[in-house]
Amino acid sequence: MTATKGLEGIVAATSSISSIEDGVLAYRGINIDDLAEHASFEEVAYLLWYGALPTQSELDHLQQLFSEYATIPSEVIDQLRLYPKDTNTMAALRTGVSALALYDETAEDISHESTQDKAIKLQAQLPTLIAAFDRIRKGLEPVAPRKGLSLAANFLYMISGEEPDPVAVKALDQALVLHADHELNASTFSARVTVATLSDIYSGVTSAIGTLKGPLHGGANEAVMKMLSEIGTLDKTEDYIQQKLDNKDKIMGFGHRVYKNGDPRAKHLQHMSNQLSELKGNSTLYDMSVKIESIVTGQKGLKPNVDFYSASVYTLLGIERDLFTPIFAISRLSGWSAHIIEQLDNNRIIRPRAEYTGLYNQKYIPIEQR
Ligand SMILES: CC(=O)SCCNC(=O)CCNC(=O)[C@H](O)C(C)(C)COP(=O)(O)OP(=O)(O)OC[C@H]1O[C@@H](n2cnc3c(N)ncnc32)[C@H](O)[C@@H]1OP(=O)(O)O
Ligand SMILES: O=C([O-])CC(=O)C(=O)O
Repeated sequence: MTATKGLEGIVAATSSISSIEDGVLAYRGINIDDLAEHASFEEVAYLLWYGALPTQSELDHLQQLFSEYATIPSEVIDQLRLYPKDTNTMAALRTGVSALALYDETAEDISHESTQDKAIKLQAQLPTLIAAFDRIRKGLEPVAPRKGLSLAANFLYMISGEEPDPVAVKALDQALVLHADHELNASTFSARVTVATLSDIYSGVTSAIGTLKGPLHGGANEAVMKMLSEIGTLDKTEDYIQQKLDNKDKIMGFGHRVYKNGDPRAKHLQHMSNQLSELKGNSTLYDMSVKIESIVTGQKGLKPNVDFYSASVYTLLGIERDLFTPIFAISRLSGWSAHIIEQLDNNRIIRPRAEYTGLYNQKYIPIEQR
């Protein structure tokens, strides 16, 4: 038995949800470029869950369910008040989602219908949970979700308490579309491993949130913004990046396990970053990002991934850095839950082997002789 480090190139599941072939990403066979241009996040969630784009009445029904389900139990809000105000937002989200299960009497039901219903419920509740924690940690009261708003609009409304700017809503909605699913990425794999023991969707999503949190995966968008803030100005960019490269440090937001010729989502985020910079009349972050890309791609051949330009996009939308990865989670929940349903519908426990590299034939030594 020989292990493949990081499971590179190992095909570990069959799935009909999203594909990455020849550098092209498609959800249910529809190219991401098409979806990014035309679809709303609600349409994409429907597509991932049910396998086809919704008709207008199916979309209206889903939006109605999102509105109905968006409130979170008061017991969970009370718990959020007890979390340390400076705790990591992904840690708060991980605990909060786990807590939601305690107040859902259907939590243990892993049937297809109930899991699908809980996927919709969780999708509606996640923005409310994150926005509520964000406000509580700032000493503000949570803002209740408003019926009739899209998921992106509602999230922006609940964090600020103000009418969201249509430009910001459109940009966030497009970012949600772009992050919704990505084949067998680490967090989705984690969700599938968890439910493959016949555990429930809350457990699967809690595992996935813990996996997305790390800076080699979803946490990279926050790490990119930390780097941009550390650099500060365009004139300091080259020296900073060169020093990192000379030290053999990783440049966050670059490289990808699957895409070696570039992540097809990055160009959309770059375009958004450029447009928002022009709109705000401040192109510092965008110019720094373009400079970093030219150095890193020029010297290492590494291309930006989905996390690189999303950092400047979210900042230009006025969103704080430590909400970037939770926003990724809001979007990816649609993919996680589609994969959880697919796994449970055709389940076998996921249990690979390990190549043993330890000692053999060791004897037990009594404690007094060690
Ligand atoms: C939503 C997402 O999860 S997208 C990914 C987000 N993560 C990041 O942006 C973090 C930075 N990037 C990385 O750490 C990696 O590129 C990963 C985790 C995305 C992929 O990891 P792997 O598939 O194991 O990397 P891979 O084997 O292709 O790396 C090849 C070489 O490029 C180097 N490399 C890869 N990414 C980077 C980077 N961002 N900066 C500098 N060097 C890098 C590796 O160190 C390795 O060098 P070596 O051959 O001298 O050891
Ligand atoms: O697929 C991966 O390894 C990481 C990624 O880009 C994603 O999850 O969107």
